[in-house]
Amino acid sequence: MTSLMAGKRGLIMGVANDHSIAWGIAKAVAAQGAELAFTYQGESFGKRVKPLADQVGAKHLLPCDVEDTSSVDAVFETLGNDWGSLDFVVHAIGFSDRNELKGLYAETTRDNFVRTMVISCFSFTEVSRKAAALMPNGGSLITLTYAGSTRVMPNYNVMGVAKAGLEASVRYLANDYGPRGIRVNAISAGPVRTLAGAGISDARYMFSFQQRNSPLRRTVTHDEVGNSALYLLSDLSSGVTGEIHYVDSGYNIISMPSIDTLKK
Ligand SMILES: NC(=O)c1ccc[n+]([C@@H]2O[C@H](COP(=O)([O-])OP(=O)(O)OC[C@H]3O[C@@H](n4cnc5c(N)ncnc54)[C@H](O)[C@@H]3O)[C@@H](O)[C@H]2O)c1
Ligand SMILES: Cc1c(CN(C)C(=O)CCc2cnc3c(c2)CCC(=O)N3)oc2ccccc12
Repeated sequence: MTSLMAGKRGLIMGVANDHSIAWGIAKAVAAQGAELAFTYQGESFGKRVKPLADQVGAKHLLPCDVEDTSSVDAVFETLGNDWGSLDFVVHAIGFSDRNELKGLYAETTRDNFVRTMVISCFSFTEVSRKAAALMPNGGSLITLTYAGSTRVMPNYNVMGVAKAGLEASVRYLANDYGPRGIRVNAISAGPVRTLAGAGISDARYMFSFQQRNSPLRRTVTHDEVGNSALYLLSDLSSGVTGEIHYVDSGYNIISMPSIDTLKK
């Protein structure tokens, strides 16, 4: 087995269960020798994440709700005290009120707008700042975004605005931390059947549309996202920063679905 991640220590934020995109990433980097720490959002998730963390020999399993800055501080304090430094962080966190992930974007409430931006956008900036302080020898930070940031995906609504901000954050953070050898990138994943991915209206229609109209004529798996994350988290991408890397069966290049799919 090649060990692309031998000797590297990283934090994985956003594993809820074994369908999570973050879990696909954790499996990929653990298989290449990475030493992992996990955060989970609350005790209800903790019970599900524990067996997964054990499966990849995670050294730390820490609670973290990014709406609570002190819980984010506590995570990096623990890792700073115990590990001293970090080589990578995966931020796979996003949330909005599901009642606002349907209907008109224009009817988004101020409260949910702010909350969605804090959890789905600002939290990556805050985590990056705290991680950078533990990366004296450089490192790699990645977050997860979606094409709804730049092209309208019906019902994605305020999450699209948050992802647009997240993608701009990736560029500004890449500029801030590049001189210190810290790279910042995002993976823009196609739809994946996760807790967040499935818990929305018309999810099955959206999946079937992607399967019929993406160049690869299928949706992607969290393992495929994991493999691409391995590239961005390893030294193979040492010359890459500020990038949005699409892992979406190529759907983002399509303007009009091919005729043959329209005839079905
Ligand atoms: N599933 C998809 O189709 C898809 C596609 C592209 C991008 N994404 C993005 O991938 C990331 C991971 O989502 P997923 O699809 O794996 O679903 P998921 O539900 O498995 O993961 C979402 C995670 O966000 C965490 N989270 C939500 N609010 C939080 C908070 N306040 N504090 C800490 N953690 C919090 C949840 O605990 C969960 O672990 C999200 O950013 C999502 O927007 C998902
Ligand atoms: C794809 C796709 C997704 C998956 N994706 C890219 C995401 O980023 C997940 C976004 C999301 C954020 N918050 C919540 C939920 C999903 C459902 C459960 C909940 O309570 N809150 O979500 C959509 C919402 C509408 C339309 C398409 C999609």
